[in-house]
Parts: sequence; C-alpha cells; structure tokens
Amino acid sequence: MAPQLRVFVPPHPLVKHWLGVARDVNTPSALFRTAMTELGRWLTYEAAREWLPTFDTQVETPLAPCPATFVNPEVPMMIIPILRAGLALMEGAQSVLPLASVYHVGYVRNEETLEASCYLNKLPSSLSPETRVLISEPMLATGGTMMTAMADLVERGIQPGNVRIVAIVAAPVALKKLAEAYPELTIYTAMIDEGLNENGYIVPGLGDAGDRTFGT
Ligand SMILES: O=P(O)(O)OC[C@H]1O[C@H](OP(=O)(O)OP(=O)(O)O)[C@H](O)[C@@H]1O
Ligand SMILES: O=c1cc[nH]c(=O)[nH]1
Ligand SMILES: [Mg+2]
Repeated sequence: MAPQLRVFVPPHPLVKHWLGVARDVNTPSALFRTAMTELGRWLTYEAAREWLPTFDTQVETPLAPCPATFVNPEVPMMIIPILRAGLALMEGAQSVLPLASVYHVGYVRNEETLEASCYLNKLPSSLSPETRVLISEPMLATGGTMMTAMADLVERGIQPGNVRIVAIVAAPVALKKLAEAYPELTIYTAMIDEGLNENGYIVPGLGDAGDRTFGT
C-alpha cells in the first residue's frame, strides 16, 4: 500500500491546556515560552511512542535478576529546531530525548511573498539514512518552510519515513503540500486549524510564534 501522511493530534489535557495558554493574546512572552516548551515536551513524548529504538537486556535488582528495556543509544537520533520559533519547543523535546544531537537550521519567510529562505544551516553534508529525526517547528502555515527544510534533509540522505515533525498548529494547506511531497512523514500537532489569513498567518493560530517567544 502506498504510504500516506500520518497526522496525530494527541487528545491530552496538558496539550490542550498549553495550547490555550499559547493562543491567548494576553499571555506574556515568558509564559508563552513556557507553553512552547511544555508543548514540545508532551508532543515529543507522544511522538517517541513506538518510535524510539530500544533493546532488551537483563539487570540485577537488589533482589533478583529482571528483564529490562533501554533506549538504544547506537541508533543516531537528531532534533532539528527551526529557528527562531522552534527553539523553545526544542527545549521540551530535548528533555524527552536527551541523547539526541541537535542541529540548528534557520529559515525566515519573506513577509510579502511568504517564501522561506535559509539563513543558517548547521546540518552535516551527509547523514546516515537510519537517523531518526525530530523537527521542532511550531507553525505549519503555507508549509513553505517545512518543504524547504525537508528538501535540505533528504538531500543529505535522510529518509522521510524516519522523520517526525512536532508542530503546535498546522494549517490544512501545509498538510496537503507535505502529504503530496513526503507521504511517509509523521506529524504530531496540538491542533489542525481552519486556514490562513491574507498575510499567511494561521487562523485562529497563535500569532507570530517567533516574536511572541522572544518578545520582539
Ligand atoms: O509554513 P510557513 O508559511 O513557511 O510558515 C511557518 C514559518 O513561519 C514562521 O517563521 P518566521 O519566518 O516568522 O521566522 P521566526 O520563527 O524567526 O519568527 C514560523 O516559525 C515557521 O517557521
Ligand atoms: O500564523 C503564523 C504563520 C507563520 N508563522 C507564525 O509565526 N505564525
Ligand atoms: Mg516569525
């Protein structure tokens, strides 16, 4: 069967709570950052389920031998925060995946054309195809930023089937674009919103995630 984009919206009260905090226009920047970090933590927790590679072994408890399962540190795992807004989300992701390497990439949308351009790329020139990649990117709006980031990853050897995107809010147009180009992808998001306004902002969304995270 042909792969189909999988989008999960975990029905978790903490995800709902922190999404409400992030959406509220009256939330100050410090609390908005906390909301981003918490959403990164819980969405990554959900994304890691049945995805994080493990190995089975045995340990000695103080009383008896006992089977045990550990996260396998030999399978390469990376977190890619998309600057700027992906940084606070990444902090939560990192608390769940402390062994993951972090590679920063920065893309910015042109406010008129809405096209994304890259201003920072710390990715190595090639990556092992079995690398598991978690991308932290709060907003999937037109999808242009994520399409560019995915192209940069695939060019370096990453398989889309090994990528999970953690996003706070996703617009249908971005999901459609990603589904057509990378149907093997898996996305974890707190909500799929209605659409975009004439300036390319997600409605109801949460405004400019980067500006609200950093108080700019
Ligand atoms: O799906 P798209 O239409 O491409 O929009 C999503 C991107 O737009 C925002 O970044 P922005 O360019 O505002 O940069 P910032 O995070 O530094 O604020 C947001 O953080 C995403 O990266
Ligand atoms: O709603 C949106 C769309 C793109 N980028 C944001 O920060 N917010
Ligand atoms: Mg911005």
